[in-house]
Amino acid sequence: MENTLPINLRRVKKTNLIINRLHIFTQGFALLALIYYRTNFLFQIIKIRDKNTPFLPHALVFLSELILSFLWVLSQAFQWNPISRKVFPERLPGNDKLPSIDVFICTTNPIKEPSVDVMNTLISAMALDYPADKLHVYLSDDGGSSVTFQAVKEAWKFLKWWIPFCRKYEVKTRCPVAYFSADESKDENEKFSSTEFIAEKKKIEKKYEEFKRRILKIIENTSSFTSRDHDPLIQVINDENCGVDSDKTEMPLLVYVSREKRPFHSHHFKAGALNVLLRVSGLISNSPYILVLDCDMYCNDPTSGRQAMCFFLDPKISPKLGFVQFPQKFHNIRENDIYDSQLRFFWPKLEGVDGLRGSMLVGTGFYIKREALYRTSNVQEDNDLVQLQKAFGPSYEFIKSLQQNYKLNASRDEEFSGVSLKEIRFLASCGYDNNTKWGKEVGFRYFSVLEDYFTSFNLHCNGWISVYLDPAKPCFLGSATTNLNEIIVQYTRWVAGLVEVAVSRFSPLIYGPLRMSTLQSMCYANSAYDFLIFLPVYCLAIVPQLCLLHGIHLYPKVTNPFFIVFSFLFLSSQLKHIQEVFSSGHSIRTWAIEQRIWMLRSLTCYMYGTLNGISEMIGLRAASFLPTDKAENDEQSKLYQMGIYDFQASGLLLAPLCTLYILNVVVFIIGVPKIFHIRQASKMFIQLFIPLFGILINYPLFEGMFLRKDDGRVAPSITILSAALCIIILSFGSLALIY
Ligand SMILES: O=c1ccn([C@@H]2O[C@H](COP(=O)(O)OP(=O)(O)O[C@H]3O[C@H](CO)[C@@H](O)[C@H](O)[C@H]3O)[C@@H](O)[C@H]2O)c(=O)[nH]1
Ligand SMILES: [Mn+2]
Repeated sequence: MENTLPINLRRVKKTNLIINRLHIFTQGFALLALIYYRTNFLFQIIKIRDKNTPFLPHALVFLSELILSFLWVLSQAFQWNPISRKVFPERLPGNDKLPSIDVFICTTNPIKEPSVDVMNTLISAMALDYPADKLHVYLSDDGGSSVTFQAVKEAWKFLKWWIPFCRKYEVKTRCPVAYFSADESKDENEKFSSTEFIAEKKKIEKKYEEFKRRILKIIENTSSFTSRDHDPLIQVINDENCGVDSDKTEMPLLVYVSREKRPFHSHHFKAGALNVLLRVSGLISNSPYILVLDCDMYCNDPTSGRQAMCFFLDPKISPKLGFVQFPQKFHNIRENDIYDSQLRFFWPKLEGVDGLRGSMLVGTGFYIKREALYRTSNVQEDNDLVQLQKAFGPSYEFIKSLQQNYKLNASRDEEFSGVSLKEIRFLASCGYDNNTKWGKEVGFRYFSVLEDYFTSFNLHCNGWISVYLDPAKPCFLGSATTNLNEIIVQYTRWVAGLVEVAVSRFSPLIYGPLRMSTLQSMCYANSAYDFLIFLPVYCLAIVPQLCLLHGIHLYPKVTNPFFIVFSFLFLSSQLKHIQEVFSSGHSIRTWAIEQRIWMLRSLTCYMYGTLNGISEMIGLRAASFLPTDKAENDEQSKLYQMGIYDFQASGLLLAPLCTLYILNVVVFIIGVPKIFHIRQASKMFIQLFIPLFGILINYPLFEGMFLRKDDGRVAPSITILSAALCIIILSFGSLALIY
């Protein structure tokens, strides 16, 4: 009976599919009408050489509309076939038949990534509901910090208490900090009401508090120095080196890895760290499946591994299945998510691309097949060793590990033998990648700082498929960036990474369609070319406004039939957005926030990200991956919790926003009476509406500049600078546009 029941189900989201396709056809038709209107109009201007109608502003607005249409067309691939999935882990075969899993956790800086939180991630992974002898956890410490090394040992000691407790009471939240703050004892399970349980929970909570105190003490007594010049350090953590008495508790393997770092050597950031873990684990546990976690994202549902196995063990899809991606969800999001920190708009896209040939990777919270990263299946003994070494590097031991019948060198209980430790350190040395295919065709790819996106693109190009699973109880919960400066810096890094791909030979528009379906490459292209968005947004925030001041009308008047086309396009895209917001369970306020943050990102992140990406490509700037700051700043998180914007961000980031805001306010104030004066209201309706929409949506910026007195307001110096910039645009911009 067991074999006949499916272990996973795939369901097309029919209502969404119908709405989406209707939208595609109506909106597509309206866009064609718009293009017809604009081309016709521009030809007319050229033909009759009408001196009163300047060509440039019309051309700019048309170009903006073309860019927006181009991105819209690409993004419709995400809308074409949205699906959802369900799994039945209880139907999986017994524990003895489950394949083993290696967990990779990356951390890099104990100041920006507080050790207590990183250890919580590590503990939650060690406590996953998976057979202990089939679970191996590797922590990559890119900072090579003594704080982290000592903290891992403390975590091991605490785990000796935590794991038996979780097993005995089948605890559902295995990240201690989340467990002790959520009060799982309210659970209906009768196990949780026994006095024995309550006493034991108290004891464990005390142990946890002690553990935290010890870590804080380590931080106090040790320098948090992160070194860029050190030897590799790889250590299997066990009772002996933690100074605890051995007992019978079955523990998953825990390995601390700090790869070699040297100044002037490019380490390829997180992708480089993951590749070292791939090699090191290849020699130690060599599990066929790997879970990748950022240090800011703990396991919230301990059954994620079993859920993923519902796909990997399904013979219908497993041979081609490269990875199973879970969404990134966050524990620190409030109802009124004023910066759209949770990226609400992004996750439904993955359901869309999952309906094609599978979700993209998003860096963390995914189970991936080791084989997919090696790009090789069944390396046989008779493969040419020289060829293999060219691809995988010189280590013969490692190449042996590619073979399916490879017998592991190190056992979990004993220390490595001298030889294998030497080999493992060699695999973690910084020159190992050189002149091999690591980062190019093997492992996580180095080409872009957005290693998740680019690796994902490569895997799909190589024919792998993937799966997106969004269960009701989130499997992983992260801490989202909730401060304006961090958000802009983070998003700018992502855009830079995308630009690098978009304008390279790997452009998804050219490289993609030859290797994957057209719709799927459209999805990758939509992300890659999204950077273009800053051009139309700047244009539409300046050009129609300046023209309004000079009485140049750029849009059809209210009585013109094409007025309906423009109004329809605006209304239908907003309604579609509202429908998406509602169908993910949010309110109209979320719509307004997303509109606002979209404009903010377009004007800052997309512009600076494009500049960064291009300067990196032409060598003007070194590639960088500045990790986000995960340490809670009380003042800032208080403002976020209260739903108040904190504008204490760098002037470079805020000035464009403030300048354009002031410009739109000025134009609107001057524009309104002007229109009534010359009776142009019907010609200028759209041009008056655009600044009004911008002003209303971004009202918090007005408050920040002119009404607020607290520390979180826009610094007066930035407001003054922006006003000055606004005057410059008003004077020079007008000259440029009209003559
Ligand atoms: O040189 C580095 C830099 C970063 N990291 C780790 O990479 C992870 C992600 O860094 P984070 O600062 O949290 O960046 P985010 O922007 O939040 O990360 C998102 O974007 C990254 C790509 O830019 C993806 O790798 C991540 O999975 C995705 O969550 C963290 O665990 C870091 O410790 C390293 O190991 N080495
Ligand atoms: Mn992060």
